[in-house]
This record gives sequence, C-alpha cells and structure tokens, in this order.
Amino acid sequence: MHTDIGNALGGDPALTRDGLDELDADVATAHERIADGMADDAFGYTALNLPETADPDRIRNAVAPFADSEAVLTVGIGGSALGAATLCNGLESETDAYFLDNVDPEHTSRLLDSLDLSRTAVNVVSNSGTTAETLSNFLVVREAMADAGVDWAEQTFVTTGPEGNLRNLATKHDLPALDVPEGVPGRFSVLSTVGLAAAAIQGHDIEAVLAGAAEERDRLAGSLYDSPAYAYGATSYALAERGAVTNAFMPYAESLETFAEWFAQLWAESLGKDGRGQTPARALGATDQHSQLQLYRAGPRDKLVTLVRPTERADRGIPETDLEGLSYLGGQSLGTLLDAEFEATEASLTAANCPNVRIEIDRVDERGLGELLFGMEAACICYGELADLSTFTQPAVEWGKKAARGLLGGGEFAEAQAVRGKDRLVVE
Ligand SMILES: O=P(O)(O)OC[C@H]1O[C@H](O)[C@H](O)[C@@H](O)[C@@H]1O
Repeated sequence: MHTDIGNALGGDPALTRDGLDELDADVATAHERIADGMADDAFGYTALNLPETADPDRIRNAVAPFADSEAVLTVGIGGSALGAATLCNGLESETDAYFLDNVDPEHTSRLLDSLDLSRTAVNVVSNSGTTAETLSNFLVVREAMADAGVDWAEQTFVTTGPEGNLRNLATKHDLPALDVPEGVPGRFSVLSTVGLAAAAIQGHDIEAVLAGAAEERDRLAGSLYDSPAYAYGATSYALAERGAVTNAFMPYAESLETFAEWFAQLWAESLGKDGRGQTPARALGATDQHSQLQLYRAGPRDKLVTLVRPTERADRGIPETDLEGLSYLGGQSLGTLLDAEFEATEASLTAANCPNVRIEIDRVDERGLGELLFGMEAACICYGELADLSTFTQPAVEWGKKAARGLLGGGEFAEAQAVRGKDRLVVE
C-alpha cells in the first residue's frame, strides 16, 4: 500500500509540513504504545497480530465440508459481516456469496426465495453470540431451510466467541464452530476466522490476504514518513483537529465499494467519541464524481477526501468511433478513462484547496486487500492513540442495542425508557 499525503498539505483546513513534522514525535509515542499492546496481546491491539496468529489451515479444514456449495450465506452484522463482505465482494469466485445483516423482512424474504438452500452453506457469525439481528435472521434462515426440506444442521457452521446463545446452539446441534479470537473487536476481525471463512469457501487464497497484511505490519515504524498506515492515520487526525471533520472515502473500483463500507464502520465506531472523530462519507469513483464531488470541492471546508485505487486492473478497450466529438475516446480503454478521472478529481480538489490523500495498491487481489485492510486498521489505531480515544469500545452503539432489546421484552434496560419517553411534534 502506498500513501501519498502531498495533497493533504497547504489546503483548507490548513496542514503544513512543519505541523506534520511536529506531530511525528507523537506518532513515535503512539507506535510504542501500539507495539507494546501487540506484544502484550492487549484487547484490540492484538488484532494487529492476526497476520501471524490467524490459522488459515484450521479455517480451511473447518469449511472443507462446504467446498461444493453453490453459495455461502453469511448471517452476521457490523464487524461480523463487513470484513467477509469486503473480501467476497472484492474478489471473483464461482461460488456466490450473500450476506444477511439487516433485518429488513422484504429483503430477507427476497434473498431466501432466490437461493437454492440445498446448495447453500450458512455461516452464522456473532462474537457475542447474542446480537438480535443475527440470531433473528438465523432463526428465519433455519425455518426456510426446514421448509425447503433441507437439513439445516448439515449445512450450517458458526463463528463465535466462547459463550453466548450461538455457542450453546452449536454445542447442542454439534455444528462445526470456528472461534473468534480473544480480544479482537468485530470491526478489527476481518483477518481472523470472522472475515476469512466465507472467503475460504469461495476458494480464495486466504494465506495471501494474511501475507499482504503482514507486509503492512512490517512497515509499521516510529515515524509517519516510514509507514503508509501511520501516514494516513496521522494525516487524517491532524486534518480532523484542524476542522476536516468529514472523511470522504472514495475508491475508484467497483470491487472496493464494500471496502468503503467496512472503512466507514471502522472509522466511525472506533473514533467517534468524546465529541471528537471524523465522519466517514462513502463514495465511489468515478460514479460519485457526478454527484457528491460538487459538495466535496465547493461545499464547507471541513473535509479530507481519500482517493483509493489499484494501479493495475484487467482493462477493456473502447471501440474506435467516427461519432462526432467522440473520436478522442476511441482506441482508449475504460481503465485509462477511470485513471484519468481519478487524477482529474485529485487535481480538481487540490486546485480548490481541498485536502486529499491518495492510497494505492498494485491490484485488487488477495494480497492487495490484505494490505488495505491491515493498513486502515493500523491507521485507525494510530489516529485513536494521537487523539487519546478509547478506540476499541463502542458505548453509543451498545446503548441502542440495549434500548431495542428492552422494547422487545428481552430484559429490563433503562435505555428503553428513553424510547418510550420520545417527544413528539407531528406535522401532517
Ligand atoms: O459479533 P456480534 O457480537 O454479533 O456483534 C456485531 C456488531 O455488534 C455491534 O453493533 C458492535 O458495535 C459491532 O462492533 C459488532 O461488530
């Protein structure tokens, strides 16, 4: 992964090279704390050890019974779905991958009706083993399988923590179970069983994902100028502190669209605390050049734009044409056009003083995704250290979970009272 922060300097909000140089001493301290956390396998930091500690053979063996499946359906939400979705949606496979995260009944029904459940492996993922959306969707999937005359227990495996309803269910029905590694929060779990099992069923080279991640880990160093991950984390932090409270994250590859979703969870849930943080906005190049870019270039001066692309991709030529005014396109390729658009957007933002960062990988393949995923995790942790935030907690998300559970009669939660006490001012 390469991080080019040249265009992050000298814009509005203003960040100077001197400012970054000054921050570099804090990056050195942050790096020490991160290295200590990794060495101690401390909660959260241990996620950065996954390139070494994840066991691809164990994952491959666990999913071997499902190798002939036509599709893999992952039932999970948040960190228990987005990592696997990033890998599966980023890479080509003959085995289809589907994800049930939301509990929209229409979507769930439509998806289940469209699948051949007799040829579908079901991967139920929940670290806590108690998440209402995941367990509800699983109960619905199980019923649909039974209705279709499918032995659900033959086609289901779980990925979960040591305790909880899902662990109990796996024990009761003797389902294959993969363990979520201890101390790894969901949004940092993509390089573990949580993110890699579905990719393994799809036949992807999960060792290469880990190798890409390991390469990025080896480049963590005590200076932001030596580590692409810290360069991104430190620059984002410095800009946010100066007013760039929005991070418009814009990959130029359809295959990276889910990666932007994964990034949004990582950045928002980890760094949105104590009145601080940087709001991730998901965009896709070149599509959103024709919509959101207007705001990024000419709207409030409160943004960092992150442009991400592979430098190599399978290309497709644009046919020659004698259509008037279009001859300049003939003989070019879609890839050349996309690259030109990327560079034009970058220049256009810079000309308007909008700070932007360029992140590149060689290709969207297993290795490249491993680099990006690890790189963004390390960037996020670095940002959290610099801002002195508790990167690995999510009290605000837990609040809503408790409120919803209380409303459904799942226990006594003070948070549910707040929902009942909602102020109303209805206009009809
Ligand atoms: O894996 P689970 O325990 O089911 O949790 C799934 C998700 O739940 C919550 O919303 C957390 O804030 C997320 O970080 C987590 O990834």
